[in-house]
Amino acid sequence: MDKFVIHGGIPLRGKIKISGGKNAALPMLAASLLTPEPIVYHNVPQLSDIFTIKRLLTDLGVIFNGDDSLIAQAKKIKSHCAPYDLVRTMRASILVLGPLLAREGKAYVSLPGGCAIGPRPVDLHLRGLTQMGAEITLEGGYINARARRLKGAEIYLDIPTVTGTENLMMAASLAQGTTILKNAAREPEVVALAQMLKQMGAEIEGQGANIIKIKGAESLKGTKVTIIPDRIEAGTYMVAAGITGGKIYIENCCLEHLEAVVDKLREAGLTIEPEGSWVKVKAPQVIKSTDVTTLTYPGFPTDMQAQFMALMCLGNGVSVIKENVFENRFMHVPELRRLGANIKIEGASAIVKGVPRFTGAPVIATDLRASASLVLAGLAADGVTEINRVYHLDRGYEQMEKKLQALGAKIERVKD
Ligand SMILES: CC(=O)N[C@H]1[C@@H](OP(=O)(O)OP(=O)(O)OC[C@H]2O[C@@H](n3ccc(=O)[nH]c3=O)[C@H](O)[C@@H]2O)O[C@H](CO)[C@@H](O)[C@@H]1O
Ligand SMILES: C=C(OP(=O)(O)O)C(=O)O
Repeated sequence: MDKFVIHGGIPLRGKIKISGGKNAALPMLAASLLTPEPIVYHNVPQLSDIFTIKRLLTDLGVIFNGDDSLIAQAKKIKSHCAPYDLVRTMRASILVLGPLLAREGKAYVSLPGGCAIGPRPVDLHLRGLTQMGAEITLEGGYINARARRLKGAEIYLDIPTVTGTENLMMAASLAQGTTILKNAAREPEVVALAQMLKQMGAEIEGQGANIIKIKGAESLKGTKVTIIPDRIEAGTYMVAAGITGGKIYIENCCLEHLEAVVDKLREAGLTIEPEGSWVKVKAPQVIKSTDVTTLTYPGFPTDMQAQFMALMCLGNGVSVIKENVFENRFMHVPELRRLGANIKIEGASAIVKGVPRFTGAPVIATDLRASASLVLAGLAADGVTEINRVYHLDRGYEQMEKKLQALGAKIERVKD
């Protein structure tokens, strides 16, 4: 397993380009199952999660050509099974359920199961599909779903689940009649998928609001799409500038998608300003301790909580960070403590008392954003930090060490 070795304490300076979003690309690639016609994708990030979904989709019958510009075509579906081996490495594999069921009337998809950040059930995906007429049974750890043709339905989501909204939007795009999703997710990635499905021939209204109306089509056609920038990657590099006392320029960054994050980083003292097509990010003299609560979009994203916590560890006072979206998303805390942080957990809140500095140490993390927070702490730390299990980072950060090296960081990938 590869690791990162970081010699910390260097203020980052220079320019960085943000990649296409992982969470935007995954559902948009799954949507290739909905049509026999080709789909052209631009700005596809080269991440292990993308390689995993391409592998899964290839097994299902999609033929791919290209890398960051990619053509996908599912002329014929040749399998209906998403096996446990792939689903367990990437929960987003559940995104093939809606499209397969809508196009083929059957799908056999491994249940994703829990993961490091919480139990993460998919009951709302299944309930929505059942309301659209699917018969679903759970057998040996698999979701066995059947339907003649899915029918439009009025579906209330107890929680505005992101992949649940995406799965149901894709299914509804090929269903007979109109589906109304109430309490739908409003994330920019949901809006991007809705836009793509509209280009393919579905009639969709309300994306970006909490009621989405989808009128299904008899068949969908091919289209061309560009994957929107990864807002979490952009937010992570903003923190990298702030935590190291640096100044960087970010390209391909959509500030509109980052309002809550930018707001909180400004409250913490960072300067964040658009400059032409770039965004300038400058560290403050003093990092101000700031409270934050994670929420669904447009609230502060849970996927930025760990990184923001790393910054708050060096704040000038006490910050309370409340995690509202996932039940168990504080795995970075014991590892940040190993680097010298002063953090106490009380239920869903972390009370972070600022310390003057981190000190390098070997650390390990069990999920993507926890690992990112350790990289950030390591960049700011005195001495050497070793981040183990870099494969978590490779799921969601394209060429992280190369991008950081270009900003002057001393970070190396060491192959084991
Ligand atoms: C590939 C992708 O886009 N992943 C993102 C997506 O994950 P994902 O779509 O899995 O997250 P959800 O929005 O579904 O989860 C939100 C909450 O709802 C709960 N829930 C969800 C579905 C369900 O059927 N039942 C249920 O109880 C979950 O356990 C969690 O507590 O949104 C999360 C929340 O912004 C992000 O952290 C992930 O990066
Ligand atoms: C939790 C995340 O991803 P996933 O839903 O793919 O596990 C994430 O991107 O932080």
